Amino acid sequence: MSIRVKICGLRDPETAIQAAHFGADALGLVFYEPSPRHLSIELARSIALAIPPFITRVGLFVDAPSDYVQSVLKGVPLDLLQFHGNETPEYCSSFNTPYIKAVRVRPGLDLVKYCQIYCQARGLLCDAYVEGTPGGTGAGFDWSLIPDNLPLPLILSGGLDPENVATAVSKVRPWAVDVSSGVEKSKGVKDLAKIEAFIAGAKNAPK
Ligand SMILES: O=C(O)c1ccccc1NCC(=O)[C@H](O)[C@H](O)COP(=O)(O)O
Repeated sequence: MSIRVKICGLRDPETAIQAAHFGADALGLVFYEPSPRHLSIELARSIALAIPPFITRVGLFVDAPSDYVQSVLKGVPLDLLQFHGNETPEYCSSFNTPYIKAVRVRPGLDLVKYCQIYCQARGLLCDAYVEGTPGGTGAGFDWSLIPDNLPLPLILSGGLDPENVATAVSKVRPWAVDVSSGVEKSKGVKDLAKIEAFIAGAKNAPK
């Protein structure tokens, strides 16, 4: 089975198109104002419309008011929502749009139970826990905290980069990998060479 790759935090149409050409399967657009990757609805719309077909356009939110998510969905063509905060399962299911749920992995957290609670989610994105910052931190975590019998497709993220992604794919065998900081030259600024190397590293990882 070929690994899927999501590149998160795109901020211009040209980089999104390049990432698609390098083989990205999904591209993430951030709607969380404190993030350096936050987009206006207008800019997000121009990026989403530039993305070629058969690539999943993911809108990322952190504990956003429902009205805001609705207004983004009205203005931006999105295929999938990513909820990266403490959203309830009822909230996540209320937008008539498929979603994935992110969780910040910590010792003691029962990930199987978490999947059962978010059973309507299309996948579980496992990210690092960093106090005070919900995501996109560049921090990794101990992959052995992820059980083998996760009931949802696993999207592995947190501190991945072109150097460690092949090891991550070979060791953890996730459904997909997700990256933001590891393919940037500075906070919020993507690096095309790193995006290309990351996708190649993930897709060519030893089986
Ligand atoms: O990207 C952000 O700025 C962000 C802000 C708040 C919540 C989530 C955010 N990103 C979510 C992602 O899907 C990232 O790719 C994931 O957290 C991994 O980030 P990184 O460790 O920087 O690769």
